[in-house]
Amino acid sequence: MNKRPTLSLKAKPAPAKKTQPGGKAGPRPGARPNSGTAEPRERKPVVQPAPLDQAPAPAGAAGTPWNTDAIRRHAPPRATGGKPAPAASTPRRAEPSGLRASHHRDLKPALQTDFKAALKPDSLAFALLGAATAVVQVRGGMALPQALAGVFATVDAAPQGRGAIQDIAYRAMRQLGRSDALVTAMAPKAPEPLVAALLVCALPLMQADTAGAMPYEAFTVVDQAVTAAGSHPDTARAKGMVNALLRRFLRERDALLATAALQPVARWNYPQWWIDAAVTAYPQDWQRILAAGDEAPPLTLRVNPRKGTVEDYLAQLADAGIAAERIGPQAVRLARPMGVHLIPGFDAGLVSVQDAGAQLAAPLLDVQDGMRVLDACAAPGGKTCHILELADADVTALDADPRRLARVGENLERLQLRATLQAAEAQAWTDESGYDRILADVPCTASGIVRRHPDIRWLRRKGDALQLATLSGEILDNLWQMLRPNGKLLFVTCSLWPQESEAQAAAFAVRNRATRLDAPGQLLPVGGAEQDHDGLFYALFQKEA
Ligand SMILES: C[S@@+](CC[C@H](N)C(=O)[O-])C[C@H]1O[C@@H](n2cnc3c(N)ncnc32)[C@H](O)[C@@H]1O
Repeated sequence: MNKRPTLSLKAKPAPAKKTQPGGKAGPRPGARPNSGTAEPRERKPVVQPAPLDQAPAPAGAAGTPWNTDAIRRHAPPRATGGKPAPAASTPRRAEPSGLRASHHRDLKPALQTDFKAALKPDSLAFALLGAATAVVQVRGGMALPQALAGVFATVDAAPQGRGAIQDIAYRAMRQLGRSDALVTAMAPKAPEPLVAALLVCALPLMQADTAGAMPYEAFTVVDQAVTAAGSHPDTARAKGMVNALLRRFLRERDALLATAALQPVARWNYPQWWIDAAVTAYPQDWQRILAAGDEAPPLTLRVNPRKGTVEDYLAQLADAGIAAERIGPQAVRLARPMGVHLIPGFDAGLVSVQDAGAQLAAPLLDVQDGMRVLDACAAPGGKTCHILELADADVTALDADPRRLARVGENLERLQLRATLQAAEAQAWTDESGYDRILADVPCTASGIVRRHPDIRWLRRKGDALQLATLSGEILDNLWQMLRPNGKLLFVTCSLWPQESEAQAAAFAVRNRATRLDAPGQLLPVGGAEQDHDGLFYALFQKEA
């Protein structure tokens, strides 16, 4: 007989939740998911910093209720990352990553609600169950940040516990292809969704990370995964199976991993269509690109020249005992990620969190004092703020999502900068006065920033790039009408797919007879000592005088 945990119908007081206008949770279609956010580095679970686009989850009250009802009610986003609203209102299913036929099942999250799991909030079992709950939501089509927000809204966990949940969930996304293949190889039949999620959260913790370190002692992971399974009505019956499967993995690890690695999805941890698209677009570099996307991202800062020099800031970090190095004109990479409010000078506007590649945009736009500038897809405002750090310009920051636009306001305020905020769709917005400079950081698949958002690869579909390219083409054509003679327009994506980037730029130039100026073009994602940036695309155009 299955022993059910304590049932409780008492709802936890609702904490502040981020929702879309209209009550939807998750990013607006076309939003780059939490662009510029830092994510806990591998190894030790740490608290996720919440820069620019991500506020820390509210701390809960005392106790450890685990009420999954609110998670179930947490509506999935219309799409993640940069996707226009799909026709159907149903959530997308995350890509099954190479499951054999007998292991396919409807991945619709179906979690038992209203009960208290008797788990200590600082235990690994608690973190595993929280992460697994988020993974089930991602399988159901929800972006991971929103899934985690749903979990954090329903559990009472200290920052350390939330950091651990987040760390485990991000690892699970990075290794989902391999973990699914391992579960498929070892499980006699497809496990229930939450059981499968628990397994794909536990398995990465039993393998050395990219730096060669074991995150946890393997037997501890087995023990805690079994405890987590036993604590939840949806998994309690599978406790023995979880135990047997994880122990078998320990015994046969090398052979199982070697067999799994024969499947591309398990070897690279991307859906097959994504691997195929990378091979087609980058026949020489696809392996390097895919591997870069599986790395944990660095926490890179942009030093605000209005507040000090990079040299001074590095000295300030050294005084605080924080290891860091300069990796760009204004870019400083921290050796270890940390919560943004712990970063020296962050709250006072000395620095912002921004990838080194994204820091190229504002200088490329070549804004001079007094110019009229339109940042047409501005939220959360990383590039808007950078432009204003470099010049006293008259900037309009426009975004279709009013809630995301509010983040631009918050960032301007922290940096003591001013811009006009405009909620509007860039493909329809008009301003007859015109602009000297226009930044079009258009909605895209975000395929170049998967190291920061490892869930994206499992949520996207093959046709997304083309669909988004249609929207961004309309945006570019409309913006071009507002560019003054001699003015410059910078087209940016965080995509790797040529349909959204180079092909779009080339077609735009022909359509509008735009002169193309020097710009980096496609930057492939890279992480290392010399260079470290996301995958981005830059094309710069000038209008005839
Ligand atoms: C790639 S993000 C922009 C990141 C931003 N430039 C930064 O550096 O922080 C794309 C933005 O486009 C917005 N967006 C999506 N569709 C849009 C549209 N039709 N018009 C204007 N903005 C749109 C999204 O809400 C999202 O904030």
